Amino acid sequence: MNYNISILGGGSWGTAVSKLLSENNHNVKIWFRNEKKAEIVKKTRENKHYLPDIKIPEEVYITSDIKEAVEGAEIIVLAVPTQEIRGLITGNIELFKKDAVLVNLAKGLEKDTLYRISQVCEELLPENRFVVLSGPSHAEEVALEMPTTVVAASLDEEAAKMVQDIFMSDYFRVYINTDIIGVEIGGALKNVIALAVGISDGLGFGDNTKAAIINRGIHEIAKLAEKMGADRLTFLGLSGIGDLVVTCTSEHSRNRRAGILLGKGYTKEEAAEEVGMVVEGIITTHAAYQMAKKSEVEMPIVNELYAVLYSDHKAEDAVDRLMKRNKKHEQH
Ligand SMILES: NC(=O)c1ccc[n+]([C@@H]2O[C@H](COP(=O)([O-])OP(=O)(O)OC[C@H]3O[C@@H](n4cnc5c(N)ncnc54)[C@H](O)[C@@H]3O)[C@@H](O)[C@H]2O)c1
Ligand SMILES: O=P(O)(O)OC[C@H](O)CO
Repeated sequence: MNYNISILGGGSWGTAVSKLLSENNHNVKIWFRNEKKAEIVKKTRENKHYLPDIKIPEEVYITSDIKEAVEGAEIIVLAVPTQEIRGLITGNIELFKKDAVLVNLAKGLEKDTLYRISQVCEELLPENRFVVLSGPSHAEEVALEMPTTVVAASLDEEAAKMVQDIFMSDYFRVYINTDIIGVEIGGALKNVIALAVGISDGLGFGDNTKAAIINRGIHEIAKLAEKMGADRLTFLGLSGIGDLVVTCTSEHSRNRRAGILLGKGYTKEEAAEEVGMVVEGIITTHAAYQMAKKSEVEMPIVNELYAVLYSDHKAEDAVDRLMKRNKKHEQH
């Protein structure tokens, strides 16, 4: 079945997804907020800054008019950074028809409310069905049609199955899950741990340290998420350890790259500027730190990263403090 799909956000992931969905024979419109940018991409069929050297199919309709983009959409894909979603929806609330299914691609937690994106959407658009698409999926590789696996999660299993059908292709395999809390927390917090891994790389540490942060990182994420009601098994899946591994090891990861710069002494503002695309982990570290405090979950890596990013602590000292913590049982 072919659907009318509107993608809101013309960054690297929105662009790669527009190509995938168009090749799956859906009617795809992609919205860029910047008119000039939209015109250039329309003319060149390339999003040079965010996804260079990838041809956007002629069938993808490019517009900077959000009303035109959303008109008739059965599926609305949210492809802007986490902190922009509330403003984007509230500023255009009358355009979101109740029967459109929302598919969120963003991975993060809202800074002030500590909400997951499903909670933001539930508050603003309570009647729309909501699905999150998450998992190890760098835009650069999806655009090159490299085999990729993700998970579509929703409380509404039928909606998750619909998104599975819409996105699935020869190179893009989609699983479903109903543990939306686990999938959203995994996707958001892997960016925080990837920053920590990047810092370790930037400080010159090796693979042992990387594996340690990945492993103790998933332990922290799962502990927090379980307290919020998630299923621990989700963290063995694509949105858990799967996405954590890819983000902590990939040359494409913006979060890992920003971490490397932090490890080399850049400030978080300088690192984000240098990466030039959204580094979700920076703000999500703030939210995760608050969430851990509120839920009384011990998250040592998150705490140390928070101190480096928001209290000007030195990264070297953070590593030292982590290594010299009290002895403990591995599973606690
Ligand atoms: N890039 C990937 O490989 C990838 C993969 C999976 C998930 N994600 C997630 O998808 C989300 C988007 O990431 P991205 O990689 O496309 O980011 P990006 O930095 O490449 O692009 C973000 C885009 O959003 C636009 N934008 C920002 N604020 C906006 C607003 N208020 N209104 C309209 N447009 C706005 C920017 O102009 C830009 O085009 C992030 O949460 C990211 O974690 C990214
Ligand atoms: O480049 P990153 O660090 O934002 O990660 C992108 C995707 O979330 C990887 O699955």
